[in-house]
Amino acid sequence: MQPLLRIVGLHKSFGGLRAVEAMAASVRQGDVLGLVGPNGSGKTTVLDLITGALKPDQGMILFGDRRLDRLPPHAITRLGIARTFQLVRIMPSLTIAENVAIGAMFGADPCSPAEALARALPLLSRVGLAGRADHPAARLTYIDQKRVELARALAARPRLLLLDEWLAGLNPSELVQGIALVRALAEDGITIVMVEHVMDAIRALCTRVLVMNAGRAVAEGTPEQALSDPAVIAAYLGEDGDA
Ligand SMILES: Nc1ncnc2c1ncn2[C@@H]1O[C@H](COP(=O)(O)OP(=O)(O)OP(=O)(O)O)[C@@H](O)[C@H]1O
Repeated sequence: MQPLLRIVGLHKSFGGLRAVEAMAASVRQGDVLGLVGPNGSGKTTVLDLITGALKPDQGMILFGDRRLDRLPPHAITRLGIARTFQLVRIMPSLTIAENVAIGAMFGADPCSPAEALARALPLLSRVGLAGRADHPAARLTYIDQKRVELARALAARPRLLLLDEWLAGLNPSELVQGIALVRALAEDGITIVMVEHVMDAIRALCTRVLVMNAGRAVAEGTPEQALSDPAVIAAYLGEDGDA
């Protein structure tokens, strides 16, 4: 079966810094792929390249048979790719529901503002914000802002959801709920790529794990295989991950 997402020979430098180098990856429909690796290893840059926020210096990103690396971000969203951000990006002057509605208006199945607000409501329940649709987004806690971002991404009706450390900073009971929520999204048929440092979540959720170090993919496999790979252990201990 053709992969849903295929990354081939991807390179991205910032000045002299090689943030992503010769990266290759395949994500199958139904995968929950964990993208892990030490700080600065290029994980967020890969998400930025998939979503069109950055353009690669070389390489190709295919979504089904569509080439993404030549498309602007809004066209990529329309194709069915949505994301959350490591540093949350909500619109503080809008209500919670309006923030989420924006995802519906500009997503894979665009609709009117009125319909978008109606679509937002069940998503607020899903992420744990039921009854708070009209609250100003500006006053939300950090965790609740993350919930808004996830609901906004889901409102875009993605086939591929990219989560950038969505579980980071949750307390233990929130983490249990967060893991259950991500699992439910996967069971609904959304393919997921998650950048995450919370290894319990990676083990609980991921069908596959891809480990990056210094811009390169250094290991791939089931969570058990990938996280026990000597190159991965070396990368996390700060040694030469290419060894
Ligand atoms: N816009 C940018 N301009 C210059 N350098 C950048 C830019 N974005 C990322 N970098 C650098 O590229 C490298 C990879 O960064 P990236 O954010 O992709 O890593 P990461 O694996 O997501 O890290 P973390 O786990 O800390 O979020 C880092 O050295 C980072 O400082």
